[in-house]
Amino acid sequence: MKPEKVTIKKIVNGGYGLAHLSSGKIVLVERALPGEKLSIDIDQVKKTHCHGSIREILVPHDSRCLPPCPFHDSCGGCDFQHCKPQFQAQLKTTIIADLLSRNNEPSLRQALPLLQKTIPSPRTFGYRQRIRLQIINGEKLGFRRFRSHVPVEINRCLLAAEPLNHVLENLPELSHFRSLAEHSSELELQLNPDSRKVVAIFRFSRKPRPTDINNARTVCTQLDALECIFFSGDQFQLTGPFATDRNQETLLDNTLHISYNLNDNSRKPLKLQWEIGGFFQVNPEQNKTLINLVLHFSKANPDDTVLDLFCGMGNFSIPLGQRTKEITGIEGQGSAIRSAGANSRNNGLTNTVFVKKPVHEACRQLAKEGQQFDCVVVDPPRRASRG
Ligand SMILES: C[S@@+](CC[C@H](N)C(=O)[O-])C[C@H]1O[C@@H](n2cnc3c(N)ncnc32)[C@H](O)[C@@H]1O
Repeated sequence: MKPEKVTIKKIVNGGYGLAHLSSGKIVLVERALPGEKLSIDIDQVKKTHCHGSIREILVPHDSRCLPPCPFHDSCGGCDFQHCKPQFQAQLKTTIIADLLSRNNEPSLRQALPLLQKTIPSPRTFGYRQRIRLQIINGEKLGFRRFRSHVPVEINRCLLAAEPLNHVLENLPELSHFRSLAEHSSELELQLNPDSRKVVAIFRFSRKPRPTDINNARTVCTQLDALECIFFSGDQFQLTGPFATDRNQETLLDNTLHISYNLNDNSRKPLKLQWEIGGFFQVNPEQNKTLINLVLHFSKANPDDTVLDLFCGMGNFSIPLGQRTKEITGIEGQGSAIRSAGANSRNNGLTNTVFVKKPVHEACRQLAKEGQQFDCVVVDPPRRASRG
């Protein structure tokens, strides 16, 4: 197909630039910016629209920059590294505004004027405390390609905290890692905020055997930045931790901890823990801003009752519970509910109720019972399972 000249109208969900072809058909262009004039190749034609990629930038956006990551062209990890960080935040606001304004649900369309500006991360790079990597051919590590399931090898990620990068760079060199990688498709690296060391979770195709456990211990001995290794899989329960020596293993458990001094620092620091493999916001510094914002917008006061949907380990429920009469948290994952209960106890709360149920089911039940709340917090995953 011949290249086409287009002008990008706006950036839509997924990070694509939307433009019209000369035929009038919509084309979604990878890594474009609004207002840019581009020469594009059409890569895929669908019934309702096409997908295109940039052949030449004829008129660039003012905020376009050279992506600092050397893997940017092939790796699918980042959508907006081709523009300056301040503009990335603006783009995210416009994408959400676009989704709200076109939503079929009238109450969501009406919520548009309430939309606030996106607050950029305090750090542009090095902020992620967790990365999930593909294991390639039993020996290399990488992410998926842009909009594809095909993996691409990387040995550094600009977004990841430095200890994660140290492990990412050095792990594939170790022969005992490769013995583990043979039985594994995915590796999660998670930073322990207390020790600043890395916890690795191998997604294993079968139950780990004694040789795998010995290999895991050897890998920890050879790589000081690695605190311990766990094995997860469909056929067995989370197994670990395995560390340099057995004494150390007895000191570790399957939880990670963080504490925050929130804006109204008259209170004791908020203490949170979560289980390995459970959800914790990827950017711990930005999470503090997020919790402060939830407290600010909820206008929490001591007589209020609050419903926290998709509450996870109580990231918002616990600080809200400290400031309100009662909080009910709904969450589908058992490990998160266990952590929410532990977080409630560790922060001295007695006014929290955590329910393990799919949110849709729990909401139907609450409505049937005629329960009412002064405030509802909703923090769904990118794709909520209907459960
Ligand atoms: C984006 S996380 C937010 C967790 C928490 N609010 C936080 O800030 O840490 C979304 C949570 O929703 C849970 N979840 C996903 N689908 C669900 C469903 N259908 N019903 C209940 N919980 C669900 C996930 O297990 C996850 O803990």
